[in-house]
Amino acid sequence: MYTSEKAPAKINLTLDVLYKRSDDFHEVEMVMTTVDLADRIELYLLDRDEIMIQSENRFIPNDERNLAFRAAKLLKERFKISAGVKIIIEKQIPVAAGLAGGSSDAAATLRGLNRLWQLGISTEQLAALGAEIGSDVSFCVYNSTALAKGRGEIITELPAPPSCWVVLAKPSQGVSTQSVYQSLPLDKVEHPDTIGMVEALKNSDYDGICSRLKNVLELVTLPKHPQVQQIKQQMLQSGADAVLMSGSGPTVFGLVKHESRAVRIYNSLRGFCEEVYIVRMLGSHQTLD
Ligand SMILES: C[C@](O)(CO)[C@H](O)COP(=O)(O)OP(=O)(O)OC[C@H]1O[C@@H](n2ccc(N)nc2=O)[C@H](O)[C@@H]1O
Ligand SMILES: Nc1ncnc2c1ncn2[C@@H]1O[C@H](COP(=O)(O)OP(=O)(O)OP(=O)(O)O)[C@@H](O)[C@H]1O
Repeated sequence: MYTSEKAPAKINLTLDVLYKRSDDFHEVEMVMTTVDLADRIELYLLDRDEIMIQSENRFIPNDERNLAFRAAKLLKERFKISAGVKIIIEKQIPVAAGLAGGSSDAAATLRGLNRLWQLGISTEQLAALGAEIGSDVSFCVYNSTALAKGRGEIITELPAPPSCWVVLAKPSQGVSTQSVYQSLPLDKVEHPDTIGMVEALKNSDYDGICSRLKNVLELVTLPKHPQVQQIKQQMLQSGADAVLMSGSGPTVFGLVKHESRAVRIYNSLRGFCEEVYIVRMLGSHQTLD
């Protein structure tokens, strides 16, 4: 028996950090959505009691360190499943990019195994399980547009942004999420207008969304990685309506209404940035196929 799931990348439309908590995480408020750059997860039932990971991507681990492995292990233990599973990960999302690739693979594994092992778990329960794997996994379980609070696991779904094009550009350096959070000077943070962003989504107000893009983690990543700022400037000069770094970085995204403009930005970035993608915004429960 076999099933497959798509695991889309996320982008942060806002990312605010409120304070440092006693558990070493930060209290956040983030508006996030999904784009149609996606990994593909294939799940094959095994008779023997084993979790196997296969991927041709040499940057991701194929053992317990893989977040998809952890998702399968968590379900197996919690629901006392004796069968095993082979997980094949076709990676499209750049690794350590701020696009939640690993979290989305874990979430897709939870959704897929819920079906394959016929567990009947609700989306809310799956998202709660996801939070045990990582802060972004709950959002990725919903696979839509949402406000995320707490350390990222308290999810309120929102309407999808109006249809537009997204240009993604990833500088060659990877970024450690943990060190970005640890280096954030909390007294210097200028907070995003999270409530305004939520309203803009509810009103399908493209200009309102563009004017409110803000990520406080840029305060740490931009000075450390000058290429991130260069890409932002290049995207704006080439006609992006708005640009922002996603997550802890270093990937930058630019929003545009028309495909021709997206192509112009793409062409202007080729040459000084190796990984550039033109994708569509996804959103609430849109299918990826
Ligand atoms: C930057 C974002 O991707 C934005 O969506 C997330 O906040 C990070 O989500 P993630 O990569 O799933 O994060 P986790 O794997 O749970 O945590 C990695 C590390 O980031 C830091 N971390 C993460 C989330 C959070 N709310 N506060 C934190 O301080 C912690 O040091 C933690 O050890
Ligand atoms: N299935 C997976 N796909 C990608 N990376 C994985 C996976 N499982 C574990 N990892 C590890 O997780 C680390 C971060 O990878 P990931 O691509 O999820 O980062 P990210 O996009 O910055 O995440 P986030 O936006 O949630 O902070 C990498 O060092 C990688 O080795």
